[in-house]
Amino acid sequence: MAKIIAIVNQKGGVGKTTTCVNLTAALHELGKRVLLCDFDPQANSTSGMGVDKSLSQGVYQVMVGDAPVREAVVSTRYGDVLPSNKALAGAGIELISMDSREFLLRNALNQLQEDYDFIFIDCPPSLELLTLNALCAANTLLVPVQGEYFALEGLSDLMSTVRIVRRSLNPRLELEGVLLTMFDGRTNLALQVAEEVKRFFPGKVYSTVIPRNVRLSEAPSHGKPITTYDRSSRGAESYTALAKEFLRKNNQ
Ligand SMILES: Nc1ncnc2c1ncn2[C@@H]1O[C@H](COP(=O)(O)OP(=O)(O)OP(=O)(O)O)[C@@H](O)[C@H]1O
Repeated sequence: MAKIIAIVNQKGGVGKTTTCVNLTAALHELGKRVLLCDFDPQANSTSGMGVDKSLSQGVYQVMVGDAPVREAVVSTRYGDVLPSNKALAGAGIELISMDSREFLLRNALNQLQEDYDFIFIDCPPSLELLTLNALCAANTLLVPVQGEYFALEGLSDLMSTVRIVRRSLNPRLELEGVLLTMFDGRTNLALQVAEEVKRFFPGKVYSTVIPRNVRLSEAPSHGKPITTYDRSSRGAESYTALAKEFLRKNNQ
Protein backbone atom coordinates (compact mmCIF):
# COMPACT_ATOMS: atom_id res chain seq x y z
CA MET A 1 0.00 0.00 0.00
CA ALA A 2 1.39 3.39 -0.99
CA LYS A 3 1.85 6.05 1.65
CA ILE A 4 0.43 9.30 0.29
CA ILE A 5 2.28 12.46 1.30
CA ALA A 6 1.03 15.96 0.50
CA ILE A 7 3.78 18.57 0.17
CA VAL A 8 1.97 21.59 1.46
CA ASN A 9 2.42 25.19 2.58
CA GLN A 10 -0.01 27.84 1.40
CA LYS A 11 2.83 30.34 1.23
CA GLY A 12 4.19 30.64 -2.31
CA GLY A 13 7.77 29.98 -3.36
CA VAL A 14 8.93 28.04 -0.29
CA GLY A 15 10.26 25.02 -2.19
CA LYS A 16 7.23 22.69 -2.49
CA THR A 17 7.83 21.89 -6.16
CA THR A 18 11.61 21.66 -5.77
CA THR A 19 11.14 19.23 -2.87
CA CYS A 20 8.49 17.18 -4.65
CA VAL A 21 10.57 16.69 -7.82
CA ASN A 22 13.89 16.06 -6.11
CA LEU A 23 12.63 13.83 -3.30
CA THR A 24 10.69 11.74 -5.83
CA ALA A 25 13.79 11.36 -8.01
CA ALA A 26 16.11 10.61 -5.06
CA LEU A 27 13.75 7.92 -3.73
CA HIS A 28 13.37 6.45 -7.23
CA GLU A 29 17.18 6.21 -7.43
CA LEU A 30 17.17 4.41 -4.10
CA GLY A 31 14.92 1.76 -5.69
CA LYS A 32 11.53 2.89 -4.36
CA ARG A 33 8.36 2.88 -6.48
CA VAL A 34 7.36 6.55 -6.44
CA LEU A 35 4.61 8.61 -8.10
CA LEU A 36 4.62 12.40 -8.19
CA CYS A 37 1.08 13.77 -8.48
CA ASP A 38 1.31 17.37 -9.70
CA PHE A 39 -1.69 19.09 -8.14
CA ASP A 40 -0.58 22.66 -8.83
CA PRO A 41 -2.10 24.32 -11.93
CA GLN A 42 1.29 25.96 -12.59
CA ALA A 43 2.43 22.40 -13.54
CA ASN A 44 6.04 23.13 -12.58
CA SER A 45 6.56 19.66 -11.11
CA THR A 46 5.34 18.15 -14.36
CA SER A 47 7.87 20.06 -16.46
CA GLY A 48 10.55 19.69 -13.77
CA MET A 49 10.29 15.90 -14.29
CA GLY A 50 10.71 16.41 -18.03
CA VAL A 51 7.02 15.82 -18.84
CA ASP A 52 5.10 18.00 -21.30
CA LYS A 53 2.63 20.18 -19.37
CA SER A 54 0.30 20.46 -22.36
CA LEU A 55 -0.67 16.76 -22.32
CA SER A 56 -4.45 16.43 -22.61
CA GLN A 57 -4.78 13.73 -19.92
CA GLY A 58 -3.76 14.76 -16.43
CA VAL A 59 -4.92 14.73 -12.83
CA TYR A 60 -7.86 17.04 -13.58
CA GLN A 61 -9.22 14.79 -16.34
CA VAL A 62 -8.84 11.80 -14.01
CA MET A 63 -10.73 13.53 -11.18
CA VAL A 64 -13.69 14.46 -13.36
CA GLY A 65 -13.85 10.99 -14.94
CA ASP A 66 -12.60 11.95 -18.41
CA ALA A 67 -9.46 9.76 -18.26
CA PRO A 68 -8.56 6.45 -16.57
CA VAL A 69 -5.86 7.11 -13.99
CA ARG A 70 -3.34 4.55 -15.31
CA GLU A 71 -3.61 6.04 -18.82
CA ALA A 72 -2.77 9.48 -17.47
CA VAL A 73 0.35 8.39 -15.54
CA VAL A 74 3.62 9.06 -17.43
CA SER A 75 6.72 6.99 -16.61
CA THR A 76 10.03 8.86 -16.61
CA ARG A 77 13.65 7.98 -15.82
CA TYR A 78 13.15 9.73 -12.48
CA GLY A 79 9.88 8.16 -11.32
CA ASP A 80 6.24 8.23 -12.45
CA VAL A 81 4.22 11.43 -12.86
CA LEU A 82 0.49 12.10 -12.79
CA PRO A 83 0.76 15.41 -14.65
CA SER A 84 -1.02 18.68 -14.17
CA ASN A 85 -2.23 20.77 -17.08
CA LYS A 86 -3.96 24.11 -17.42
CA ALA A 87 -7.44 22.58 -16.98
CA LEU A 88 -6.63 22.29 -13.27
CA ALA A 89 -6.56 26.09 -12.98
CA GLY A 90 -10.36 26.34 -13.18
CA ALA A 91 -10.97 23.26 -11.06
CA GLY A 92 -11.28 25.12 -7.75
CA ILE A 93 -14.52 26.67 -9.01
CA GLU A 94 -15.75 23.87 -11.30
CA LEU A 95 -15.53 21.15 -8.67
CA ILE A 96 -17.66 23.07 -6.16
CA SER A 97 -20.88 21.73 -7.66
CA MET A 98 -19.67 18.09 -7.81
CA ASP A 99 -20.68 15.37 -5.35
CA SER A 100 -17.93 14.34 -2.90
CA ARG A 101 -15.92 17.26 -4.20
CA GLU A 102 -13.34 16.96 -1.39
CA PHE A 103 -12.64 13.31 -2.22
CA LEU A 104 -12.06 13.41 -5.99
CA LEU A 105 -8.27 13.20 -5.69
CA ARG A 106 -8.47 10.51 -3.01
CA ASN A 107 -10.71 8.40 -5.26
CA ALA A 108 -8.22 8.79 -8.13
CA LEU A 109 -5.10 7.95 -6.11
CA ASN A 110 -6.70 5.06 -4.24
CA GLN A 111 -6.72 3.15 -7.53
CA LEU A 112 -2.90 3.36 -7.58
CA GLN A 113 -2.28 2.31 -3.97
CA GLU A 114 -0.85 -1.09 -4.89
CA ASP A 115 1.48 0.27 -7.62
CA TYR A 116 3.74 2.45 -5.45
CA ASP A 117 5.59 2.71 -2.14
CA PHE A 118 5.13 6.49 -1.97
CA ILE A 119 2.89 9.01 -3.72
CA PHE A 120 3.81 12.70 -3.35
CA ILE A 121 1.26 15.42 -4.05
CA ASP A 122 2.62 18.86 -5.02
CA CYS A 123 0.01 21.30 -3.65
CA PRO A 124 -0.81 24.79 -4.93
CA PRO A 125 -0.02 27.80 -2.70
CA SER A 126 -3.52 28.15 -1.19
CA LEU A 127 -5.81 26.49 1.32
CA GLU A 128 -8.75 26.20 -1.08
CA LEU A 129 -10.57 23.25 -2.64
CA LEU A 130 -7.56 21.75 -4.43
CA THR A 131 -5.47 21.72 -1.26
CA LEU A 132 -8.46 20.37 0.66
CA ASN A 133 -8.58 17.48 -1.85
CA ALA A 134 -4.89 16.86 -1.22
CA LEU A 135 -5.41 16.90 2.58
CA CYS A 136 -8.25 14.38 2.20
CA ALA A 137 -6.19 12.09 -0.06
CA ALA A 138 -3.03 12.16 2.06
CA ASN A 139 -1.87 10.01 4.96
CA THR A 140 0.72 12.61 5.96
CA LEU A 141 1.93 16.15 5.27
CA LEU A 142 5.45 17.30 4.50
CA VAL A 143 5.76 21.04 5.08
CA PRO A 144 8.67 22.92 3.48
CA VAL A 145 9.51 26.11 5.38
CA GLN A 146 11.85 28.72 3.99
CA GLY A 147 14.48 29.83 6.48
CA GLU A 148 13.65 33.55 6.39
CA TYR A 149 11.58 36.28 8.10
CA PHE A 150 7.88 35.39 8.43
CA ALA A 151 8.71 31.69 7.94
CA LEU A 152 6.06 30.75 10.49
CA GLU A 153 3.47 33.13 9.07
CA GLY A 154 0.55 31.11 7.80
CA LEU A 155 1.62 27.88 9.49
CA SER A 156 -0.95 28.36 12.27
CA ASP A 157 -3.61 28.72 9.57
CA LEU A 158 -2.32 25.56 7.91
CA MET A 159 -2.38 23.64 11.19
CA SER A 160 -5.91 24.83 12.03
CA THR A 161 -7.07 23.73 8.58
CA VAL A 162 -5.43 20.36 9.25
CA ARG A 163 -7.31 20.08 12.58
CA ILE A 164 -10.63 20.78 10.85
CA VAL A 165 -9.87 18.22 8.12
CA ARG A 166 -8.96 15.65 10.79
CA ARG A 167 -12.21 16.25 12.67
CA SER A 168 -14.52 16.00 9.72
CA LEU A 169 -12.94 14.52 6.60
CA ASN A 170 -9.67 12.62 7.16
CA PRO A 171 -9.12 11.53 10.79
CA ARG A 172 -5.89 9.63 9.96
CA LEU A 173 -4.02 12.68 8.61
CA GLU A 174 -0.63 13.09 10.33
CA LEU A 175 2.40 15.36 10.06
CA GLU A 176 5.22 13.56 8.21
CA GLY A 177 7.87 16.22 8.75
CA VAL A 178 8.94 19.83 8.36
CA LEU A 179 11.78 20.71 6.01
CA LEU A 180 13.93 23.84 6.18
CA THR A 181 14.57 25.00 2.62
CA MET A 182 16.81 27.64 0.98
CA PHE A 183 18.69 27.60 4.24
CA ASP A 184 21.80 29.69 4.80
CA GLY A 185 23.34 28.47 8.06
CA ARG A 186 25.88 31.34 8.01
CA THR A 187 23.25 33.89 8.97
CA ASN A 188 21.93 34.42 12.49
CA LEU A 189 18.50 34.93 11.03
CA ALA A 190 18.39 31.47 9.46
CA LEU A 191 19.57 29.88 12.72
CA GLN A 192 16.95 31.84 14.68
CA VAL A 193 14.22 30.75 12.26
CA ALA A 194 15.35 27.12 12.56
CA GLU A 195 15.01 27.34 16.37
CA GLU A 196 11.54 28.86 16.07
CA VAL A 197 10.38 26.21 13.62
CA LYS A 198 11.70 23.45 15.92
CA ARG A 199 9.79 24.98 18.85
CA PHE A 200 6.62 25.14 16.75
CA PHE A 201 6.95 21.53 15.48
CA PRO A 202 8.80 19.65 18.25
CA GLY A 203 10.46 16.46 17.01
CA LYS A 204 9.13 16.93 13.49
CA VAL A 205 11.85 19.01 11.78
CA TYR A 206 14.19 16.97 9.53
CA SER A 207 17.83 17.16 10.53
CA THR A 208 18.62 17.43 6.81
CA VAL A 209 18.28 21.04 5.65
CA ILE A 210 18.21 22.15 2.03
CA PRO A 211 20.73 24.92 1.34
CA ARG A 212 20.17 27.71 -1.12
CA ASN A 213 21.91 26.36 -4.21
CA VAL A 214 21.79 27.90 -7.65
CA ARG A 215 21.95 24.49 -9.36
CA LEU A 216 18.58 23.64 -7.76
CA SER A 217 17.02 26.67 -9.40
CA GLU A 218 18.58 25.88 -12.81
CA ALA A 219 17.60 22.20 -13.00
CA PRO A 220 13.84 22.70 -13.75
CA SER A 221 14.51 24.58 -16.99
CA HIS A 222 16.39 21.47 -18.19
CA GLY A 223 13.48 19.20 -17.19
CA LYS A 224 15.75 17.25 -14.87
CA PRO A 225 15.88 16.63 -11.14
CA ILE A 226 19.04 17.79 -9.40
CA THR A 227 20.53 14.30 -9.02
CA THR A 228 20.68 14.07 -12.82
CA TYR A 229 21.35 17.73 -13.62
CA ASP A 230 24.34 18.05 -11.26
CA ARG A 231 24.85 15.11 -8.95
CA SER A 232 27.88 16.61 -7.22
CA SER A 233 26.04 19.82 -6.25
CA ARG A 234 25.10 20.60 -2.64
CA GLY A 235 21.49 20.54 -3.74
CA ALA A 236 21.79 16.94 -4.98
CA GLU A 237 23.62 15.87 -1.83
CA SER A 238 20.98 17.41 0.40
CA TYR A 239 17.98 15.87 -1.39
CA THR A 240 19.67 12.45 -1.38
CA ALA A 241 20.29 12.87 2.36
CA LEU A 242 16.66 13.89 2.83
CA ALA A 243 15.47 10.78 0.94
CA LYS A 244 17.57 8.59 3.24
CA GLU A 245 16.31 10.34 6.39
CA PHE A 246 12.74 10.07 5.07
CA LEU A 247 13.17 6.31 4.56
CA ARG A 248 14.73 5.85 8.02
CA LYS A 249 11.78 7.66 9.59
CA ASN A 250 9.49 5.32 7.66
CA ASN A 251 11.45 2.29 8.91
CA GLN A 252 12.73 1.46 5.42
N1 LIG B 1 17.19 25.37 -2.22
C1 LIG B 1 17.02 26.23 -3.23
N2 LIG B 1 18.03 26.96 -3.70
C2 LIG B 1 17.88 27.86 -4.70
N3 LIG B 1 16.71 28.07 -5.32
C3 LIG B 1 15.64 27.36 -4.91
C4 LIG B 1 15.74 26.41 -3.86
N4 LIG B 1 14.51 25.85 -3.67
C5 LIG B 1 13.70 26.44 -4.55
N5 LIG B 1 14.35 27.34 -5.31
C6 LIG B 1 13.80 28.23 -6.36
O1 LIG B 1 12.85 29.09 -5.72
C7 LIG B 1 11.69 29.23 -6.52
C8 LIG B 1 10.46 28.73 -5.76
O2 LIG B 1 10.64 27.34 -5.49
P1 LIG B 1 9.46 26.30 -5.72
O3 LIG B 1 8.82 26.49 -7.06
O4 LIG B 1 9.98 24.95 -5.41
O5 LIG B 1 8.46 26.77 -4.58
P2 LIG B 1 6.91 26.42 -4.41
O6 LIG B 1 6.64 26.49 -2.95
O7 LIG B 1 6.57 25.17 -5.11
O8 LIG B 1 6.24 27.62 -5.20
P3 LIG B 1 4.65 27.83 -5.49
O9 LIG B 1 4.08 28.17 -4.17
O10 LIG B 1 4.62 28.95 -6.48
O11 LIG B 1 4.14 26.53 -6.03
C9 LIG B 1 11.96 28.46 -7.80
O12 LIG B 1 12.48 29.35 -8.75
C10 LIG B 1 13.01 27.45 -7.39
O13 LIG B 1 13.84 27.04 -8.48
